Amino acid sequence: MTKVAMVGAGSWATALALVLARKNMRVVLWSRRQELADLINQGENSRYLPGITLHPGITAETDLEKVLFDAQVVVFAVPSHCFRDLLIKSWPLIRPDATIINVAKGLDESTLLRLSQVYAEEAGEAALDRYVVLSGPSHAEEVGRNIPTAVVAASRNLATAELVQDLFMSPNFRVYTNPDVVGVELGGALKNIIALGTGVADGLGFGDNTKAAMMTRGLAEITRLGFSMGANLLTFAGLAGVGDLIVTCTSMHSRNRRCGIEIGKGKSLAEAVASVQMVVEGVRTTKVAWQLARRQGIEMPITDQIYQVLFNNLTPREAVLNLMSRGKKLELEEVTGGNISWTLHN
Ligand SMILES: NC(=O)c1ccc[n+]([C@@H]2O[C@H](COP(=O)([O-])OP(=O)(O)OC[C@H]3O[C@@H](n4cnc5c(N)ncnc54)[C@H](O)[C@@H]3O)[C@@H](O)[C@H]2O)c1
Ligand SMILES: O=P(O)(O)OC[C@H](O)CO
Repeated sequence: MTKVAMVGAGSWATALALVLARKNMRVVLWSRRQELADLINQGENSRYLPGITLHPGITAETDLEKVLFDAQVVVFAVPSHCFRDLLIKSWPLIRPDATIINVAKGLDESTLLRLSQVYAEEAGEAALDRYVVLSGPSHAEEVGRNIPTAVVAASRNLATAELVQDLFMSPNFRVYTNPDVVGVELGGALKNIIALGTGVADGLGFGDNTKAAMMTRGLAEITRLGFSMGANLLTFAGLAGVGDLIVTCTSMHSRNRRCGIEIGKGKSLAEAVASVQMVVEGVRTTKVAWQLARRQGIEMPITDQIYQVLFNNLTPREAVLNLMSRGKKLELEEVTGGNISWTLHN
């Protein structure tokens, strides 16, 4: 029987454990706190995924060594800011042939690196052959309830991506493969910034037009940055791009969107984050993306305004005014960053 170790015991770790346990795999979750491990072992993660009865194939432990011992697959399901530390602690305890999956949607705040780059720094470049990023439109609350969902497994090694595809593929959890690790990582991380923004717009009482504009123009700037960093443009039209952007910007399950709504209604950043009670990845990601945009020489006006609201006391209404009063633009040129001849498009 395949043993899967989950480093993390939050909402996403628990939902993914359910997908695998429903396929008769043994899943052991690592939790920092004994109280959370106890809840999971009693059959419900009432702190992070309330109302869903867990499968008997799922157990939890606080001893990392026991969790990782002899696991053929290790899933890192913790917020991005603790990935490096937990990888360093886990690596000596992981089987040398284990497949490593990372499901975090964020970037490394201190180095601006993508998480696969952090992994390569700590585990070695060769270990990227057994590393997969699992991403796409997938709220834990819905996966936990076995609602049809489609995601993407990205790896530089097709065989490893296919192994993870086979591992998770089930009647209500469909997995596509994609070789574009850069695009899948950036799509998953950067959409959280736009979800904060659409949340702010909702909190201000704006309508569907505003949300659609922000999502579309948000995707344009995500694509621009991603392309400049080596991503495939098509990835942003896929599950890890527009798919995840849609689900995060429109759902009340989204922690990023809910945080944005509270900011739009007038709460401070600290108050809004505290009200969500789970990780709000987009806050740190906004800081990283703001710096990446400068480094890459890419215009990211929405990210810039959200950054000013989160960290420089700009009011949400001023941010909207700033965005709406930018200079006139040609839409296609805004996406490609190049010169587009008008006549070519008539
Ligand atoms: N929840 C979802 O629907 C969902 C879906 C796809 C991807 N993700 C991504 O998965 C990652 C994890 O999110 P989540 O939703 O499970 O978060 P969560 O807030 O539900 O749980 C986070 C878990 O990490 C633990 N944790 C927090 N800080 C820690 C630290 N310093 N050291 C060790 N453990 C720590 C918490 O105790 C908790 O068990 C995030 O990057 C998120 O973007 C989440
Ligand atoms: O709750 P959020 O905002 O972290 O979003 C969860 C997932 O990333 C949606 O795919």
